[in-house]
Amino acid sequence: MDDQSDPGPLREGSKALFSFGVIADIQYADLEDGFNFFGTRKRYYRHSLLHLQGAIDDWTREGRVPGFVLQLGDLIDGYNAQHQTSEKSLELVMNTFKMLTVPVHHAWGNHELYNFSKDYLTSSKLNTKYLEDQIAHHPETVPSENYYAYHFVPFPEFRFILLDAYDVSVLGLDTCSPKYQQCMRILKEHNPNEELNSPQGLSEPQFVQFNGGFSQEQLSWLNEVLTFSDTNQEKVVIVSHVPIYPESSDSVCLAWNYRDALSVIWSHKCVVCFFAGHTHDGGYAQDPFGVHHVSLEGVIETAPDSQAFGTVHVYPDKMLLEGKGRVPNRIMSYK
Ligand SMILES: Nc1ccn([C@@H]2O[C@H](COP(=O)(O)OP(=O)(O)OC[C@H](O)CO)[C@@H](O)[C@H]2O)c(=O)n1
Repeated sequence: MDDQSDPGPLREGSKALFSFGVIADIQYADLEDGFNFFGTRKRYYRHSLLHLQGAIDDWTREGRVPGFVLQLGDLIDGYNAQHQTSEKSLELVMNTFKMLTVPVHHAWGNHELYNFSKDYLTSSKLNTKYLEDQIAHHPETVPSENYYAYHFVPFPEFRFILLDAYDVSVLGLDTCSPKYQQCMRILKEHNPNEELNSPQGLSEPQFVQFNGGFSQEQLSWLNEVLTFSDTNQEKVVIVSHVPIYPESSDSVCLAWNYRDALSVIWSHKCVVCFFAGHTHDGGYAQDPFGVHHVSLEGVIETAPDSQAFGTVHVYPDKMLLEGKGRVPNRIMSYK
């Protein structure tokens, strides 16, 4: 991973146009601490809620309130499903978010789909599509109901696009549905392992069950929105639970068809930044087209004496990520 060294304290003379908060992989559960699959990283299931409260305390300080917050997915851990605590944990975490007076945009990750079906999520408080902005007289920029994605403009000429990285996935679907069968076929074509979460021996290790991808329908919609943004000299920030740029992520955590997403993005000049979660160690790289790919460090693997969230200050020529705890500061100039 092209992890640039922390530029140190961020100093900027002029006032930002606007700011927004970012946080990823809270994975709350009312459980004792545990470990990741390999036993190499501790997971702090209960403390993750206190980390969220700490972030919200920071985002509610006078003079520091961002315009909105991006929650990058995996809000509650999959273990809640096994303990029948999914609704209770979701309610607790969503009540914590209520301390914020600004909109929170929720991306959906694999842990949302361990706890809830896509149909349940669509009618839940985790569906923040009602916060979308529509572009008048451009029907091609209206997302379909077949995936969870939308775009919004928090400040003139800055468009944010939230993508559904589990649009093509075996998670959260009725196993009898044609879509499940089709996604399972794709997964098995790329992953012959009996354990479909295992990347062992794969030339494309991202083809595991805990990842997903983007349908052609969603990518065509993305292409239409980016075409509009190019024409109107907008800058675009894309948000997804799953990263798409190999240098910014563990190779096992990339979207199945990350190359397809990159080729759409690289055929436009408007995209400046791509925010993701999922790869809990975090990562960062700028791609050859100048797009900054930030994979945010996950709250769930953050020790109680640290933190993991950030506030992004947006300027006409750059974004400054002001990281807290494990999240490093970054200066991200536009190409
Ligand atoms: N090599 C692996 C890795 C994982 N699994 C199993 O897959 C499921 C999901 O893994 P988990 O680590 O819980 O997923 P997260 O979204 O929390 O984290 C993603 C990255 O790992 C973070 O860097 C789970 O059932 C694992 O046991 C597996 O079988 N083989």
